[in-house]
Amino acid sequence: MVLPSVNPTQTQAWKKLEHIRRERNFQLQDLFREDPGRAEHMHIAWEDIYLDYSKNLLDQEVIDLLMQLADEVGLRQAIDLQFAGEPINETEGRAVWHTALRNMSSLPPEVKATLSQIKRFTDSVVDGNWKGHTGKSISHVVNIGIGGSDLGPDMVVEALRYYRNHLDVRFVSNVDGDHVMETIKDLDPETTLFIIVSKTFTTQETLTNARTIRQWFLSQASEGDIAKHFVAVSTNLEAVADFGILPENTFPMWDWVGGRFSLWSAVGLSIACAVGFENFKELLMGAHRMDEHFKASEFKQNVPVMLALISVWYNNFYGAETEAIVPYSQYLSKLVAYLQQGIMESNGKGVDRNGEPIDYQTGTIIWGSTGTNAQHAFFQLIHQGTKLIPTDFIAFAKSLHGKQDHQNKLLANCFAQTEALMEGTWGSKVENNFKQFTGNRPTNTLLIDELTPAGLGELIACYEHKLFVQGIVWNIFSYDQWGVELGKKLAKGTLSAIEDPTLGGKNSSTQGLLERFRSKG
Ligand SMILES: O=P(O)(O)OC[C@H]1O[C@](O)(CO)[C@@H](O)[C@@H]1O
Repeated sequence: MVLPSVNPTQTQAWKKLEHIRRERNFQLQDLFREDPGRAEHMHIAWEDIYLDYSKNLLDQEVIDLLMQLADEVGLRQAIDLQFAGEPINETEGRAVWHTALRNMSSLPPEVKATLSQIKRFTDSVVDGNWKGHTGKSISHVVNIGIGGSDLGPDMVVEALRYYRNHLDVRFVSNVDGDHVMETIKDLDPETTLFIIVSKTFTTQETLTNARTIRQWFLSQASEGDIAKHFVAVSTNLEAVADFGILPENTFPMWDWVGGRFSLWSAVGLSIACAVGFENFKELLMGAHRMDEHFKASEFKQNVPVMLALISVWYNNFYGAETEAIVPYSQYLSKLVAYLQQGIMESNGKGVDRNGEPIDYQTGTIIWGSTGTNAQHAFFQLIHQGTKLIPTDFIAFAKSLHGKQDHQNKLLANCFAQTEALMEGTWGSKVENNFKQFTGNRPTNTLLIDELTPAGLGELIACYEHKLFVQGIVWNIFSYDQWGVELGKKLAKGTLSAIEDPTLGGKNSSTQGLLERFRSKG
């Protein structure tokens, strides 16, 4: 079964939405005055998540039409196909089944076996039973990977810092040798474990870094010691074996799990090391709860569907190019970088599911950082700049360290910002235009009870489903990433030109850069 292919601009709902956008000028201040109970019917309360979407430039008619749009493009059928493991990643002929990794009650046999392998391995590392080549326990773990083999685990390990054990878990991703050397310079090879994560085991950055680290390790140990200090996560078992890693220290991945959706698999080994297997399992179970919500709830009560369609409204009818995400928790300082890959690698496409160029907007540009820091950095532009920037505010009701006085201030800022963006100085006298805030700037607020492993799983899965819904609406394939291939290919030729001065650059610009680099590098 293939995904339905519908040009969204040809649907009834799209045409009506265009008409509304032309005819009406939504003013949030008025909408709240006309309907003081607006937030009472423009929110979704599901488990420990409360989504307030009342501060958006829309009314019930727009919501109804967005829901109709979802129906007209066949969203329900698309969800069913994804969860059934159908090969909806058509350009690569693969299923998109990361949801199967977290459905504990019916895990595919190979996933169940791998989860047990993850548990056995991480328990032994955390308990100190896994010994290095001189008989010492492991104190440091380094994840070597990039993109989906780095961003997810790195983000989660940071987000769950509160739940971490004694292990020092680090990440090295960039082929920048300084990044590698800074990461390992204070490490003791006797007590360090390296996890090489690469779905393909061909990625230049990861293999270069892994070889450099292997060399560093061998300067203080022997080949036979590698087995006790290097493990791998990959689909390419042959290349892993060639690297010298034993089959029993190799964790499988499957081609039906995309790199940017893989933290739920053995790619999350570093997470399970950092917070222990039980917390890793909680993360998976939280994500599964969100899967169930996404699959079963009617669209109007469905958190990811609502977020996705509201974002389509701004992207396609208001011409908003970007979307900010501002988590009010320092633990989530790496969330935006993670979501950038998830969302922009997935939906940065200009060809539809029939292979035809698209004449409407697709993937939004995602950016942001943590509040309140962001308030002192780029909020000026969101409040008074000329661009429309719909923003998601994410906050937690409880402080993990019991610093509720701080939490009160943190959340006061969060709520006040959404209010300021909505109200502006509307209706009040200001001295001059410099001090005027137009308001009418849209936001969503996701208020979550507490930052637990399960709550984090829910949040991540929520954004995964949001991007899926948007890909379905835009009639694109969200699960391939051909757009990263050309640069990779050219880099190989450019490296040859750098290493062999008899070879020239492809054009005068590259040639000039090569010459300057050769003379200074
Ligand atoms: O896990 P691998 O195969 O090393 O790939 C790493 C990353 O490279 C990409 O293929 C493209 O940059 C990502 O999708 C992926 O997460």
